[in-house]
Amino acid sequence: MQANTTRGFLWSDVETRTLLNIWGEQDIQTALDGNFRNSFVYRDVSRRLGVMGFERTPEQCRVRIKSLKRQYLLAKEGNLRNNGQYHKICKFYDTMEMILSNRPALDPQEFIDSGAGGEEAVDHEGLEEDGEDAQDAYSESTGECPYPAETEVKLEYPTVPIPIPVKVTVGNNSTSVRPHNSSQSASNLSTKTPKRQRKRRANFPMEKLMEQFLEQSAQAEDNFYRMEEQRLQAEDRRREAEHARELHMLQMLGQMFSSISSTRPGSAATPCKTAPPARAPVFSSASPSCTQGQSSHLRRPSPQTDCCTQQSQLLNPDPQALVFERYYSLGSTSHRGMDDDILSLVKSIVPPLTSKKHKGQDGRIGIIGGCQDYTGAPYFAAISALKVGADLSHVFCTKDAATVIKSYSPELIVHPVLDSPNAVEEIEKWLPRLHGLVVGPGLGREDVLLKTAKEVIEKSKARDIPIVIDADGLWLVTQQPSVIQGYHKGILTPNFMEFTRLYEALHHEPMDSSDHQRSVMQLSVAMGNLTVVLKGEQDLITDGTKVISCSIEGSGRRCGGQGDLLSGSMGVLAHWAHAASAAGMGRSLNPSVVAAYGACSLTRQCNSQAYQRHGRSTTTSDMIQEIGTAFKKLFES
Ligand SMILES: NC(=O)C1=CN([C@@H]2O[C@H](COP(=O)(O)OP(=O)(O)OC[C@H]3O[C@@H](n4cnc5c(N)ncnc54)[C@H](O)[C@@H]3O)[C@@H](O)[C@H]2O)[C@@H](O)CC1
Ligand SMILES: Nc1ncnc2c1ncn2[C@@H]1O[C@H](COP(=O)(O)OP(=O)(O)OP(=O)(O)O)[C@@H](O)[C@H]1O
Repeated sequence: MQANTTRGFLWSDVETRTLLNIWGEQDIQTALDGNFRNSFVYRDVSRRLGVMGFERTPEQCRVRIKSLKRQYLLAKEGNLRNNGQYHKICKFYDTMEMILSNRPALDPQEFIDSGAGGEEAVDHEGLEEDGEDAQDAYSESTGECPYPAETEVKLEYPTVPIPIPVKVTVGNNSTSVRPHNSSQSASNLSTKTPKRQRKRRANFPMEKLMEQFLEQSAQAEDNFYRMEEQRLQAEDRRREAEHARELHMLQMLGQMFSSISSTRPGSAATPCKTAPPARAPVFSSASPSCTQGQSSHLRRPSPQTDCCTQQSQLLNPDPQALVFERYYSLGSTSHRGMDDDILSLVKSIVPPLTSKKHKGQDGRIGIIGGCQDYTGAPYFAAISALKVGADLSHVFCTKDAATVIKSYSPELIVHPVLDSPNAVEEIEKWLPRLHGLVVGPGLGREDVLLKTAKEVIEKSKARDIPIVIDADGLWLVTQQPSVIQGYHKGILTPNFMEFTRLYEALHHEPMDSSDHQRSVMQLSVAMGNLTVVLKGEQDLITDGTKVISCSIEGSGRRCGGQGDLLSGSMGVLAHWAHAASAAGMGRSLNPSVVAAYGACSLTRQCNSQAYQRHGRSTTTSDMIQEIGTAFKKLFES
């Protein structure tokens, strides 16, 4: 039973009956009889009530009893017993009658007029009587409660109409006018007690005011808590945003630190396990999920995870994940902000250079392409992969293309196997050592070569190797989309012509060339959410969920082979991105999308830089010369 702190307010029937039982007990009545100071008696009543489970103060008990006595006397005085109306005035009439009939007679007039309870005089030390009349009458009106106090209480008023004064203001004078029916009602109650009528008229607005006051207090309290909650939520949001911003800044600092340390002679020789990480002290605590030991549970720990395990020791994955998520939450961010965000993701996948690594750990990339007609394309792709940061670059080409390609560059490992009878077996031997595959540059469209390419793709998929498909590889996909459909580590890089062919082959209808974004999204979805890069004035990248545009400034120069630079560098970045993802970084973003964006921005930057030097005479070889500085500018600054 809850304590009721309002004097005489909302007494339940059960509570009132319990009070009357206690109050009616012989010792209580005897103690009250003739005692001027009764506060100690009501203290006892209150205590006994408490034992019965009702928490009321002595003052509340006294006021309630006084109120009940008034009701009783009113009913008795109005001689309502004979017509059965007495219960409406005094619900506990019978109990009161039983108790009071054993006591000396009360003087009703004295009780009503004085507001003090006859034989129960007030102890002026403990229980103040000042202003009590109005509140007692209030209790009198509201005290009858048909339900236990825990349930919602419906206030019951005596059915006797109570006159309601209406305030009329005329000029500066205000007078109270009694409504017509009110005056009639008043005469029903008693013609002998004008003073009491005056009191009742005064009590009704008081009661209303009290109700209004309580309602308003409750509302004000509600509002206060609601506002407080909103304030706390806003504070939380602000703190989270601040935290994310700080992490972002720290990450950028880490990248800067890393690039500084990697350019300083000797600084790259920081031992991974014993010295602070090369990236930055801010990421010094490697996540348990990214430790060397735990990387063994990854699906294909070797060779794919060679660089990821290094990274996982150096990067705490959580800040990365935060940044990835943040990028996706940026619906209305400016283009520049979006570019910055995704560039920072690309930065985060670039493995640090340390003296602890052995050759091959940062990537061994294979190019499937190169035939009699096209020797430049596989070369561009393979050399770009090397210059971006792969440790080894293999070219699997036809026999007659091999010597030519070798002559372009001693850095490349060239396998003249593509047109041999056991081409697939020859290439398959190398697959366990490869981290990424680029299929198509200079491949040509001969059926036998396309068949070999198809089987190599199948075998690479089984090994979970990231595969970039470009140029004639896309011709193959156009004939047989299922070769790569739904492979989550697959990326298609069509130019507009290649895209159109592919789109129409899949959708069996002409492409709507007015909405490239829609078309590229549709193609990605049709290919099982494969990452698709539609190259052009803006490179559009999607995995079927969202289209990201890369429009870093290039130049107006469109020389052949730029797409090969793009696909070769994408092969390396795809490996890094998936390795980072497997190590727990950037789990919420498709690593292929990150890699694609990285490669597009790099190609465009190379184009821009080469054009600044060579203008109209810019060639892809000139662009390849720019890879080192462009990479540094974009991803290591
Ligand atoms: N030096 C080399 O050895 C090079 C060889 N390449 C290889 O050549 C083979 C054929 O590639 P292609 O790109 O020529 O064949 P495609 O069949 O893809 O292109 C056909 C034609 O489409 C045109 N085209 C491209 N983009 C266009 C656009 N947005 N709007 C309108 N027309 C557009 C081009 O002019 C091209 O001649 C591939 O194996 C490729 O790798 C190219 O990579 C270029 C360099
Ligand atoms: N109009 C353009 N403006 C700026 N950059 C462009 C434009 N078109 C293409 N590029 C850049 O050149 C890159 C290669 O695209 P391109 O259309 O030349 O590919 P491709 O035709 O397959 O090349 P390749 O000659 O190697 O076969 C794209 O990723 C893009 O960054």
